[in-house]
Amino acid sequence: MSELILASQSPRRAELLSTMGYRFTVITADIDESPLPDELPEHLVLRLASSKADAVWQTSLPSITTDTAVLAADTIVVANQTILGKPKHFADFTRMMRLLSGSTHTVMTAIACRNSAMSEAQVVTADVQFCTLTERDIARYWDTGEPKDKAGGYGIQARGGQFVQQVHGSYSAIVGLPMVETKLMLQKFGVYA
Ligand SMILES: Cc1cn([C@H]2C[C@H](O)[C@@H](COP(=O)(O)OP(=O)(O)OP(=O)(O)O)O2)c(=O)[nH]c1=O
Repeated sequence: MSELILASQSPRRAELLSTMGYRFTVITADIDESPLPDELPEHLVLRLASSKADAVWQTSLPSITTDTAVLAADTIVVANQTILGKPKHFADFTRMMRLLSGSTHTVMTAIACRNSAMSEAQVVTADVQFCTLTERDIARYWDTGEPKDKAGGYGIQARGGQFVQQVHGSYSAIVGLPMVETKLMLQKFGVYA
């Protein structure tokens, strides 16, 4: 059975992977997450997840065993063809919430895995319908501190859940790591819970 490294600083990803029963070590990847000019959302999210897996693979090389696998992921929110990452400040967050309010957006999470022999990446999506938000809802939510480290500025698994009317697709992909697809991908790399 192969060893697993999770290339992520996200506490949600570590929690989901632990919940699934995997044992792993965490090594954080620090990469530039800015989109390329005119980059399509699906391309961006796949590229970022793969870059995180590659970066940690490279930095871990000296200590890595031949059957080690590195898993990484990236999550973005796409509203009206606009890609939303993490809000940089309150004005940025307000812009995001106004885009999401009263409409349906898509959350895309890419997972990427690599070992010494191969690499693979895949996108998993979910459509999320938001209720209409008031300016007060937006301001109060920002004050909780929750939006800052989350794509699209909300966490469905926490207070942000109160804005979500409906979900079509993978719930765990919204939280940051699609469980079904992650299990299947890790199997291909010889990693089992
Ligand atoms: C939409 C949404 C996103 N998120 C989180 C998942 C991700 O942690 C984060 C998106 O940022 P990412 O850049 O994908 O990940 P990260 O910086 O947190 O961690 P790393 O790059 O080291 O793996 O948003 C939620 O927790 N709940 C939600 O409902």
